[in-house]
Amino acid sequence: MSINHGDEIADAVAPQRDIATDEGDILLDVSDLTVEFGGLAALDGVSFGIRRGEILGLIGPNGAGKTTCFNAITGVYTPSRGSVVFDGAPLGKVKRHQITRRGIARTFQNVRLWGEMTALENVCVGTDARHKSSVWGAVFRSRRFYREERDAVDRGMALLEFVGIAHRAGEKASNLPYGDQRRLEIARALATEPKLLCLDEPAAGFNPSEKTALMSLIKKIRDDGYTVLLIEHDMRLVMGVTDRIVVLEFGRKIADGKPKDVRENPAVIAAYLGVPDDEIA
Ligand SMILES: Nc1ncnc2c1ncn2[C@@H]1O[C@H](COP(=O)(O)OP(=O)(O)OP(=O)(O)O)[C@@H](O)[C@H]1O
Repeated sequence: MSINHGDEIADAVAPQRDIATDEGDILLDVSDLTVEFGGLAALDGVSFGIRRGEILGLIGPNGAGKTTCFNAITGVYTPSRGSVVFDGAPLGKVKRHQITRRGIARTFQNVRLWGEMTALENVCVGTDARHKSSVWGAVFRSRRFYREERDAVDRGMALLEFVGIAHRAGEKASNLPYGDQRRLEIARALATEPKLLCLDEPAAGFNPSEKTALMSLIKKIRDDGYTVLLIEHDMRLVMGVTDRIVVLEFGRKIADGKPKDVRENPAVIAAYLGVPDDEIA
């Protein structure tokens, strides 16, 4: 398939959504979320909401509880207290593998791809999560099965184009440069057509120009109708790309607001004292 037109790519990437960038109602509501490890609270009574169509940054110094929060939202940890309501229904004891079907996709701090598969195959695996064909449909090669296969390849190519690595479609994932692997992870997460895309430190290991390019991609993803939760150490990146920021310190929320307000918040400045300027700038 050759897609040259930006709008066509956007349509193929976001087929199920109205492409609207206005912030809407609450998509994810985290309330009093508490996660304990051996009696110590890694996350302590944290509450915040994410609105449809926004990029929410979750920041905080090392060990603040960001990843724990992410893991509690995405079903990796069971909270000891509190609730997570997603798209109007509690996530409660939803199992990890059911999270994707509920509409949450994530990337990880460390790249996790199927190294022996091509870039396109990695993305098509993501679209499989949406397939309706039964196992028997696959075994007997039903018409729906073939249609879904073809759609998956078309959409996979559109997604690779969207994240800027279509020219690498046939290459083994493990042979891709690190930055392209990170982009591929994002494409694979988008392939599941998530209502919420969670990115865990997507700029880790990037140089400044790669970070700038990543910021543009994250904005483009939001402009395509997605809602994004972004955990990131790089403060410049977070300030430049998010609509709102939640700040954690020692497992508690210490601030929640627009980037410019958070940047001037004395509690946030104190929490980041000792952090090199280039990370805060
Ligand atoms: N599986 C675990 N078992 C025990 N303690 C844990 C576990 N996961 C996290 N912790 C502890 O919980 C606290 C919060 O850790 P978490 O990884 O959520 O912080 P973070 O803000 O993501 O940090 P970083 O920016 O360094 O990734 C830390 O004190 C950490 O040691």
